[in-house]
Amino acid sequence: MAKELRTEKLKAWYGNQQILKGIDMQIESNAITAIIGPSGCGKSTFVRCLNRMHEVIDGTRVEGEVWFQDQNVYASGVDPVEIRSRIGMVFQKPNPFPTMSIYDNVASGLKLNGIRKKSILDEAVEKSLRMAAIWDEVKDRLKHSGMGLSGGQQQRLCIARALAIEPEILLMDEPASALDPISTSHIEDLVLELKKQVTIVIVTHNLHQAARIADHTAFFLNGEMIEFNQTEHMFSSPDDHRTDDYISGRFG
Ligand SMILES: Nc1ncnc2c1ncn2[C@@H]1O[C@H](COP(=O)(O)OP(=O)(O)OP(=O)(O)O)[C@@H](O)[C@H]1O
Repeated sequence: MAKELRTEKLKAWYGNQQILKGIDMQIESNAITAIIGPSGCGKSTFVRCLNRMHEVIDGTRVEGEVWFQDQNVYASGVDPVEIRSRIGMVFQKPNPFPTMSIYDNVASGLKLNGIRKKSILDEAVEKSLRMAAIWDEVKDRLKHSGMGLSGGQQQRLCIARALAIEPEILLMDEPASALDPISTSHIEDLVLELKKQVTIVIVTHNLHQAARIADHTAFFLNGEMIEFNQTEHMFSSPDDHRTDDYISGRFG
């Protein structure tokens, strides 16, 4: 299987507190990889290290390697801004740019990259909104504020915004945890559809969600990766007793 992203002995700190204790993981292309584990085990920190978002917080440190195809994203001379445009991110709480229209939210990244031609922007905005399965709901109000949308629509708008700059990988940090069950199911359908075009890494608290959508699942505990397996295998007969305890609700 093609490996898009690989971490080697990845360690991360906030100040003196070590959060990740040496994670080795291989993430397959055009697949969904879920990260599960109890609160505080380092799931968000891990995904934020993949696209160099961890370092935007003062006092943080990373050791080890993240290989994106044949490039170590932590090598000297690598531009973190370029990495973040190729490895996009969607956060837990929908965060449309509040002063911008729906259209401008999606076009913003392209405009930052210097694209000005209206026909190109129009096409990219429509394509991204379609990919995020929200085009039909917003096509008649593209000039309205994104803040007027429901939570689930806002999250799909944020996914469209992330997709507009055509990332190769999309990191999703609990993208549905602030949403109701119907919006959650829209997001899950969307993620399943998107994996044809983008490699997806998704952090989730929701074990059923991981079981429903992920091809592979990683179980984290106290900053270590206890198990990484095919999702079906992990949820039916996990190799490690700690995974078994977690997925059967004995802790966490
Ligand atoms: N900005 C920060 N400054 C200091 N410590 C932090 C910061 N963000 C997270 N931490 C600490 O790092 C540890 C791991 O946090 P992280 O958010 O990666 O865990 P998580 O598994 O994603 O948790 P959750 O499921 O609750 O979101 C926790 O102990 C948390 O308190």
